[in-house]
Amino acid sequence: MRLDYLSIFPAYFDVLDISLVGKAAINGLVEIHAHDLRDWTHDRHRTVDDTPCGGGAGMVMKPDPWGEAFDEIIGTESDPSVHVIFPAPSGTPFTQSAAAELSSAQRIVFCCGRYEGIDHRVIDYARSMWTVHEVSLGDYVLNGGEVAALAITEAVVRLVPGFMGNPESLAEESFSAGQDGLLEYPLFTRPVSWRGLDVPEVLMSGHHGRIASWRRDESVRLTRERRPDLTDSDSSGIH
Ligand SMILES: N#Cc1c(-c2ccc3ccn(Cc4cccnc4)c3c2)n[nH]c1N
Repeated sequence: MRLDYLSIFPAYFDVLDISLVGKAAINGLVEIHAHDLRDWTHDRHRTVDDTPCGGGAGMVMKPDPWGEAFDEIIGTESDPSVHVIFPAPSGTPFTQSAAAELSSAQRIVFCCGRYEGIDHRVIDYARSMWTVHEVSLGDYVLNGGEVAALAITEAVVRLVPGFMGNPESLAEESFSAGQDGLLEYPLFTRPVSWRGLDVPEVLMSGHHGRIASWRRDESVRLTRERRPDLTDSDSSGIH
């Protein structure tokens, strides 16, 4: 899997070299390429933004640098196997199932906007050439797309076959298909007693049936408390 990042702050992605994603890069599972969008400007000030047509606050990212960067980084041929991701507050909420789908992609290009966003023609052009995803991390406002690109990268790469030492652990995580759409149950390890707080006795019983039942009950309880929106979905084990 090749991952490209287009941003006016490419140094944001240096962190990928020290993380597990960096280890995947060393193992050849992923290739990481960060690019400075300003490298595709031609004026002295390396300008990437301009005022919004129709007025309004803030600045909008000009289409020209993006188009030239696309030509050089992706090419000028249409290829639906290339996934181009535009993080945006107006995007579709990014989910674990979206991460799972992207984990089989051979090429992902992250377009990290800043200011008020990117000229919409850039997205329209990308849609005419590649598979485009306009996604949002959640209902809060960030200053740009870089943090979202990092979060999406981690969610996707950890699902790439060969990345996780123990792929079975993926099945028990919150939001994974194996969890019936339920939140993960509380976790405990040694010591059994810590600052007057004990591990639930059932977990020390060695009775696998009771342990499984306790864990499911806890997942149902937590999901009902914290994510009632998940309890109505068809994939959840609660109805
Ligand atoms: N994914 C995601 C996001 C973003 C996000 C993503 C890209 C950009 C490019 C610019 N901004 C600043 C900005 C601020 C306000 C209005 N419009 C734009 C971005 C915010 N904010 N919140 C999320 N969940």
